[in-house]
Amino acid sequence: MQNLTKQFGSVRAVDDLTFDVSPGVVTGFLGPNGAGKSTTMRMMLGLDTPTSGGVTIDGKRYAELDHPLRQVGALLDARWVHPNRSARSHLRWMAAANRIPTRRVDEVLEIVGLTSVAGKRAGGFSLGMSQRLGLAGAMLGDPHTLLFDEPVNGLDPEGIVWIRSFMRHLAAEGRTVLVSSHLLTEMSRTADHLVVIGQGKLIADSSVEEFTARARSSVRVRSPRLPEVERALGAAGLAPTPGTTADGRTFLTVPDVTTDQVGDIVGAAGLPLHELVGDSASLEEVFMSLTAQSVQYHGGMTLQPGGAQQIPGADPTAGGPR
Ligand SMILES: Nc1ncnc2c1ncn2[C@@H]1O[C@H](COP(=O)(O)OP(=O)(O)OP(=O)(O)O)[C@@H](O)[C@H]1O
Repeated sequence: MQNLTKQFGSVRAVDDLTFDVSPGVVTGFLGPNGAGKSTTMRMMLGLDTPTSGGVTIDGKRYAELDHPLRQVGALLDARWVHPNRSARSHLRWMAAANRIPTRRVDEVLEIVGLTSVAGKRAGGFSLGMSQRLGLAGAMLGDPHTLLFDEPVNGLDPEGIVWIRSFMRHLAAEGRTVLVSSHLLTEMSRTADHLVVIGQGKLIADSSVEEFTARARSSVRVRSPRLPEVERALGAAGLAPTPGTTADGRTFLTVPDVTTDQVGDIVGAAGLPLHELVGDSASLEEVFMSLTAQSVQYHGGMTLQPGGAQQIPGADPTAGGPR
């Protein structure tokens, strides 16, 4: 993706985005609602025309691909299937339109676990089944590149776990997998790499570890030797604060630190740990904070709800366009 920009009237939905998506890993495409993720994906698929810049897949624009469905599979909106068609006839129709052998239909039904309901009307499918059918369609041409727009939205926990492992499996096969979401915690469980956008602009392009390490938020520590742990953390320049749980157990809250750092310090002091918890909500906070800063960066626009606080060390321009 090179300097990709899309203007809708006065709205700059995508603003000079440059990033690469690598094969063999799941890349999470993260941004709050309205950040421009769907528009970017639509431009990747030639469904929207960039105002400037462009996207290439294996060196070619989508429109130039010889067999698009065999090179790129996409799940944008799972509900576009004709409701009276069966899953199998919908896929057969797609296969025929793209000159893909009919036998591939039964293969993809098997891959997504829909074989037993292949003859049923797609209109009666649950959201989870519709998502699987959409994935079957995306897999029909056995493409090397896969784009999924918010694939876990509205799914039950079982469906979410299934989609996550499916995407990871595709990446492990060496495919290029780009998946969008507005939830950082969800993405941090699924993706290896993150591309984060806010107001159409690139905010971060980094590994999940690098990005979540920015969440220098508080860590909660319990230990049977808490006063010594408190001293060790204080000696390391941290500022632990003691607290007591509702059931009377004492703990320390350590701000501006990661669980890795606290674990290392306590371990180096030879002290036992009974609990070491990073506040996972802080991941969303760092994300909201970063995207809010991108909004501020544009000047005069509304801040994202709950995202106004500054996270130490979070530089909104870090990891910018390469
Ligand atoms: N066809 C269109 N015409 C005008 N404005 C549009 C159009 N499509 C998207 N936009 C605007 O572009 C911006 C980005 O929208 P987009 O759907 O790409 O964001 P998103 O990150 O995918 O968010 P969501 O998850 O809510 O769909 C929004 O301000 C949206 O209102």
